[in-house]
Amino acid sequence: MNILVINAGSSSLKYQLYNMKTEDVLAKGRVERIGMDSSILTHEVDHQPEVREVSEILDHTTAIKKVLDMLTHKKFGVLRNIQDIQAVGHRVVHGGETFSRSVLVDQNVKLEIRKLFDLAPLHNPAHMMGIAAVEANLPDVPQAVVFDTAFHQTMPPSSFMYAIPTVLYRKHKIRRYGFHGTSHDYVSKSAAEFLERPLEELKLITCHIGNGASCAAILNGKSFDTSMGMTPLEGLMMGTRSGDLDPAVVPFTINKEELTLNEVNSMLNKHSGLLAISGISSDMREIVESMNEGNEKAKLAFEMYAYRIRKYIGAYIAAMDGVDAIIFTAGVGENSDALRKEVCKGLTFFGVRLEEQRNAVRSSQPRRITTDDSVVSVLVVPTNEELLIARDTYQLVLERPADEAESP
Ligand SMILES: Nc1ncnc2c1ncn2[C@@H]1O[C@H](COP(=O)(O)OP(=O)(O)O)[C@@H](O)[C@H]1O
Ligand SMILES: CC(=O)OP(=O)(O)O
Ligand SMILES: [Mg+2]
Repeated sequence: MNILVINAGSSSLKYQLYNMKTEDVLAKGRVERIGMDSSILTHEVDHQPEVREVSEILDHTTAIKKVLDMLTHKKFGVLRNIQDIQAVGHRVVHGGETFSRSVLVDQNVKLEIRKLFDLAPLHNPAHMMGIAAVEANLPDVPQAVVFDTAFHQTMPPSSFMYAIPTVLYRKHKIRRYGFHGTSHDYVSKSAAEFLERPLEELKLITCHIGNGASCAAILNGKSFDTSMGMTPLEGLMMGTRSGDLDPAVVPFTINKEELTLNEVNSMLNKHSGLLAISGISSDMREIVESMNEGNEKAKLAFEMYAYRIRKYIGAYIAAMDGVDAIIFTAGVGENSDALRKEVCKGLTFFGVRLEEQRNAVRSSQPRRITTDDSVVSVLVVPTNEELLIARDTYQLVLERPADEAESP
């Protein structure tokens, strides 16, 4: 079975085509600048150079059409025709309290995702456009949705409630949801396999440090707490997001700077984090480079970023009354040995002993970066959100009742 995995954003759409028999990625790519004057489609087939096509792609339906054209292209394609795609899996950022697992798309699921637009105004409407675009282009193909929030639905109320009037939870479902669940789920399972121990017996702290970043405390295989909140703004300092701050900063800034709520929201989401403190970039590679050249602002940004991760690790050790392993994953977590070293240097009290040479190794495999006698293991485990989406989609399609399978 071939499964197309889609991560639709408001102006972009990333895709990967899987052959589920082998779990090989047959092709992958992205469409950027949807709805703008010159959109770019970048397409990559295993070991082949990238194909870039610039044209006008006004909406998601056209974007999907272009992707399907590329997948069946005479020269760059990998499929004979689009009927060779048997299912589509979508990443959906917010599933609220409605979804604690992945589901097949039907009218009711679409309605529920729509109800959650308020909780994720930047993400969920874009995902719905992706679902509608697939319906328009592949009307007979079953679709599944895999939620970033689902894995965290096991958190107890003491982790997910905010200490504000409970009427706000009852009326508007204001609470911590947490995100990157697909990744926290995937790497915690991978880590247990690597450690050759049952996941149900482990206390793990997973640090998904990419463009967006979050930590999770995973107790006996279940999410117990996580740093992102009602939206992906809370918690760690990120590329362009502030992470935790005193909520009083918001009204104060609005008054002093005569800004609107929308402007402050945009400031906290798009103009804060590494970018704001360094004044250089939101990209950790550039921060480390500038820091090594002696740039003090880059150094401060780097130190703040690492310090926040270390504080969350400390908090989650207390939350779980111990930890067996700490896991780094995603773009920064997998690739920046400098960041991992900075985080771990404050964890010696807990028995973390980093092994510098192991930390410097580059590999796409899970690996240990602490000494053999370190009380707590620190691992680098590459994440693969798309593969988990493909696996969930595959499972759901296989489990479909026969009558539904005939007429999706
Ligand atoms: N070698 C590296 N060293 C440090 N940071 C890196 C390196 N490679 C990638 N990154 C960081 O990874 C980030 C992207 O992470 P990723 O998990 O791909 O994010 P997302 O999926 O949210 O776009 C980039 O912003 C970049 O800062
Ligand atoms: C939820 C979230 O922050 O996602 P991303 O890391 O893709 O921005
Ligand atoms: Mg990501």
